[in-house]
Amino acid sequence: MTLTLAIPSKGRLKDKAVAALAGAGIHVASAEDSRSYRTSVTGAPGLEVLLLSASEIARELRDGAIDFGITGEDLIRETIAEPEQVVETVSRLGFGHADVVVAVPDAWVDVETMEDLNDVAGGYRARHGRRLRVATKYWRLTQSFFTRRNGIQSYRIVESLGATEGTPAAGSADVIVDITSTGSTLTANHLKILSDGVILRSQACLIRSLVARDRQDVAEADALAARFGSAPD
Ligand SMILES: Nc1ncnc2c1ncn2[C@@H]1O[C@H](COP(=O)(O)OP(=O)(O)OP(=O)(O)O)[C@@H](O)[C@H]1O
Ligand SMILES: O=P(O)(O)OC[C@H]1O[C@H](OP(=O)(O)OP(=O)(O)O)[C@H](O)[C@@H]1O
Repeated sequence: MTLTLAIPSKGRLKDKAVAALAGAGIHVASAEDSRSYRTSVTGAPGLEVLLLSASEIARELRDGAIDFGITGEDLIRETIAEPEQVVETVSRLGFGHADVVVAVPDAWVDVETMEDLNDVAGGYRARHGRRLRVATKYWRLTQSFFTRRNGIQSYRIVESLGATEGTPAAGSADVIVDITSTGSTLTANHLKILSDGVILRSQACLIRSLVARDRQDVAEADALAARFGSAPD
């Protein structure tokens, strides 16, 4: 029986994901052609390691198409409606740290909290003739944080798949929800994080698909999971 584990094929998580597997005695080498998405694995007989994009890994875990994956918690929470029903966090891996935050223009001196933002959103249409626009690629996290956690009813999400921090200055949005690590992109774009505007503190995690259990050798998968620590915060 073969188990599948996917790691990011490129980008900031890839090398550290390979190192995290090595720490558990699983050694992954890329195929000779560095553009190939095939790997060879030693240290875990029967384990196939796939290279996929970080967001694709979240989708494949949701759909049960892979057994395990390493990706960011932000992508898991954005992609899967009820993650606790569908996946299990085997281990938080201690890299890929980034916060998903609500940020507004520095010039909004009276807006420091989500309550302040709610006040602004409430009167926005009357003052500007349209609802407050929030630029983000994190639709699910934004809706849940704005509407369910903070009771903000009047806003509109503007999808942004890149350069989100530039959208307020460009005039295509008023505020943003995006990922930040050093904070320098927010600063450079004259944006500030609301004091209670941290939606999620994300890091890379080893995630197990519960949906994949039906076709899995569960004992084998349990043994693989046990090679990684537990999932402390
Ligand atoms: N400074 C950062 N900016 C963006 N993402 C970061 C940062 N630091 C860590 N991450 C994490 O990296 C992951 C995204 O990785 P990466 O940028 O390699 O993928 P991507 O190219 O955006 O994804 P995909 O190829 O799937 O669209 C997310 O889980 C995110 O939380
Ligand atoms: O807080 P900071 O350290 O400034 O990092 C945050 C920025 O880094 C990422 O962009 P990146 O330029 O890496 O491109 P990406 O959006 O394609 O990931 C992310 O989308 C933010 O814009």
